[in-house]
Amino acid sequence: MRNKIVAGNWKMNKTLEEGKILASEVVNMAADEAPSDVTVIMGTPAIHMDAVGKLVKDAANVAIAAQDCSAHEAGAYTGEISVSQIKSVGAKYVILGHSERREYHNESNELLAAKVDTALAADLKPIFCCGEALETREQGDDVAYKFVCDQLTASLFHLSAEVMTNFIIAYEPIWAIGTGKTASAEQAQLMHAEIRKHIAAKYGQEVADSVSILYGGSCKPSNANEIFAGADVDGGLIGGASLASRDFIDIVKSF
Ligand SMILES: O=C(CO)COP(=O)(O)O
Repeated sequence: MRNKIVAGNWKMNKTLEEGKILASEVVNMAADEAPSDVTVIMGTPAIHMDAVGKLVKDAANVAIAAQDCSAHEAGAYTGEISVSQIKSVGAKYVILGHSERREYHNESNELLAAKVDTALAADLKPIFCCGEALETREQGDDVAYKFVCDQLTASLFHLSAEVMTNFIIAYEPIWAIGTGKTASAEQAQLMHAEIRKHIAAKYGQEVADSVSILYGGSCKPSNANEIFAGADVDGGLIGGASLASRDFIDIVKSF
């Protein structure tokens, strides 16, 4: 059975003090309310990870993620953060390939393949993001499916079947991020099914069935239940709604 995951991506929000309050609330609420089969992840700003890592250390079902990592292991890379630094503050996951990193930091499929390898070598689990822009979607659903599958081929398909087993992918249509415009539950499910089919064609059905595919893009308590009902939707990557503990935990409870 696949892992169910709800991950928050705080992006560049919250001061350290605000972040610690939010994280404490999430840990407490998750202990009382989160279904036991859902992994809750908080993708915090790098500067918060040490403090938030300590807050989640004893939580059975809450973990932290970095929002990016360097493709390099260590050395003279000013401003970059290495996988061993991320591991050293207790993070188990790293969000890679978010459309904002692709767009504003020119991250290519090739660079992301290198980051995936660096993360995996350090035993850090990638949450690998993919998704199409509005202009791609407007060219038709099949064009969007191909665009997303090509992103996955380019950055992930050098991996072995063993590594791909239980991998985590997040589908985030760019036109739905922070816009209030969600993909419909049907649009999300159709894309997730295409992604799984694409993985199955390369790695076989058993591996494809083990991959958790999360949806991200204006996911909130009022629509999470419908979106998560999709047979190939295994959770969410949540931006804005992960900044309020009540909303975030209500999404966690939406399976
Ligand atoms: O980009 C996202 C998560 O990584 C989605 O952001 P929103 O939930 O704010 O649309």
